[in-house]
Amino acid sequence: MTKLDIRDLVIAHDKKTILSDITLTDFAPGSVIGVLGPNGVGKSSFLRSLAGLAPYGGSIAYDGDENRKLSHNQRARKVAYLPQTLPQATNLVAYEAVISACRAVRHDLSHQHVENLTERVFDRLNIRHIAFQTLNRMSGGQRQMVGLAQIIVREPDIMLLDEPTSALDLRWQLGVLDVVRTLVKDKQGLALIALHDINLAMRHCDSLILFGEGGVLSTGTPHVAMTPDILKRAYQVSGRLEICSQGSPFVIVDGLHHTHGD
Ligand SMILES: Nc1ncnc2c1ncn2[C@@H]1O[C@H](COP(=O)(O)OP(=O)(O)OP(=O)(O)O)[C@@H](O)[C@H]1O
Repeated sequence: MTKLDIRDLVIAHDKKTILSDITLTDFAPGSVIGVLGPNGVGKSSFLRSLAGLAPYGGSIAYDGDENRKLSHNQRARKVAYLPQTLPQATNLVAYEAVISACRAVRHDLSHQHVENLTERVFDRLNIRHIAFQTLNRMSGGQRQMVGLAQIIVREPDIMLLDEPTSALDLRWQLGVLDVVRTLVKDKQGLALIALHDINLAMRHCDSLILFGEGGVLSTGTPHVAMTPDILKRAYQVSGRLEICSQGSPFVIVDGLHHTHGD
């Protein structure tokens, strides 16, 4: 289990501040956290800073150690990041791609152990049927599943997933989020997942971080963090929060919110 503490975080590109004043310290172990907000607000930049791939001001600490001071290997043992882009369509077969991703980080494990973990992840994600297919002969969704397998096989405490379900149909979206949830619970780790599908996030995340222009608009359980007012402020849409027959909140969007003449 790794503890994450974010204090007074500032993220900027080319001297232009994108997000500032972000303090988030109560990440409950074992939880899946949805990172939401409109296009260009800074969700990817936020995850990239957490992954140690982009500079930041303020502090991001893993188990009390400042992220920017960790070596690549120290960080890679705790944290795994899945970028928004799909894995390259190379002529590697999926099995090799996943084994290499694990070996690159888990120098501590024997070849046999890495192979066992790899077998397990193909079963977990239900993708055994593409294990010996080359990436350049896969669909976008299949490549996205391989990208996820490359992360999950490393058994990180913290997963940073940037729109991991963008190329997946409904069944695979649910499958992926179920696997992530189970792993996070078993390890008492964390998953921070940038998502555009608000209802998918409301249904599958324990809590949300909702970014608006310049910073955090709201945080908390989906029930608390997402309100009609927040929808308006974050996305400029009018919408309602309803409760489904199984008791989960969901959003119905009625239309664009027009500020004039309201
Ligand atoms: N490498 C970069 N250099 C300069 N500006 C950048 C860079 N990466 C992102 N930006 C800018 O930072 C802002 C935030 O981008 P980011 O990709 O983090 O947003 P996002 O919330 O993930 O967007 P989306 O939902 O569209 O994926 C945008 O205005 C973008 O143009």
